[in-house]
Amino acid sequence: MSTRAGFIALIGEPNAGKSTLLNRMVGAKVSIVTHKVQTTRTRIRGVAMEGDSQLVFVDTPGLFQPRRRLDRAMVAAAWGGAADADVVILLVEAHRGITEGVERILDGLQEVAQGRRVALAVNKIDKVQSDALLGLTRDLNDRFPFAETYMISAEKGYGVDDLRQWLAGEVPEGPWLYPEDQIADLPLRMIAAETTREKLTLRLHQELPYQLTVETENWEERKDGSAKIDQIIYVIRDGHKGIVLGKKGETIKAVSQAARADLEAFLDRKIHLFLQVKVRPNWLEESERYSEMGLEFKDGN
Ligand SMILES: Nc1nc2c(ncn2[C@@H]2O[C@H](COP(=O)(O)OP(=O)(O)OP(=O)(O)O)[C@@H](O)[C@H]2O)c(=O)[nH]1
Repeated sequence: MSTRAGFIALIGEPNAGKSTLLNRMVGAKVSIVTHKVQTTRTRIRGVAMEGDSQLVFVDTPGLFQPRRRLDRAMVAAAWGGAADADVVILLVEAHRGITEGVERILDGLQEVAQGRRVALAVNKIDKVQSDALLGLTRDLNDRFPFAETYMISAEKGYGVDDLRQWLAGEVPEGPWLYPEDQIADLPLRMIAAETTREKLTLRLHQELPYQLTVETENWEERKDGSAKIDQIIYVIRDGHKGIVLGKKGETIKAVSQAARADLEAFLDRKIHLFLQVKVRPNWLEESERYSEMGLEFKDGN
């Protein structure tokens, strides 16, 4: 039997549930899921097998109105992912409906849609009454000619199998792109940095996680099979450093323990994790920070 393989981009507003859907499709945790918005910065791929088809997911940053430089880089990465993909899935939150952000994405979709199949997935259907869904899917299909419409709950798993089966038939015929057992192609250093950033995001307040970044500085393989990982958390102000450290270093200690536990489970080996906080007022403007995150640095303000 012939094999199939292709790239699938998940697009949608921040918080639409892209990471949750990706994790469910792939069946392993490869991306960050938190209740805070704008957590996904890099284009993380997950690979799922469905019959003889290989589905390579590109999890894009949330699409939103770009204001600052970092915002613009994230939006460019998101649309870049969609333009490279064979199939695009637009996620819309059932209970929020057609927001301004969704309208903007629909406008942008017209451009990247050429030659690509675009499916609509109305997510979080567990949050609404089913009769409300009909009007919403009709309105969305009036605005864009979606190839298919799925009503799903990424969190509960409703409709996800149907969507995956449809995707399996949509991706082009061809050899598989990744070894079957590979679940994520992110470099381990980046996975380690993302893990720490996820723990920081869970513990800190709204604005702060957005103003910090984590980099893996050093990764040392030890003879006993363990790894020593040194990471730097860059913040933009002295005051933020104190917040990240917490009273008597409590916050950073908790972050470090939680990140280490996750990494040990993921890598199945002992990890020694060392975190350091540095103030770097301009990191949001520094090009190296962007390449570390897998983003392109854009000139201008
Ligand atoms: N009730 C409900 N909540 C969901 C569902 N799918 C996702 N969520 C929640 O919505 C929030 C955002 O989900 P994410 O998967 O992080 O969203 P995202 O689109 O990847 O967000 P960004 O990374 O910010 O772009 C999380 O708290 C999820 O648990 C769903 O089907 N039902």
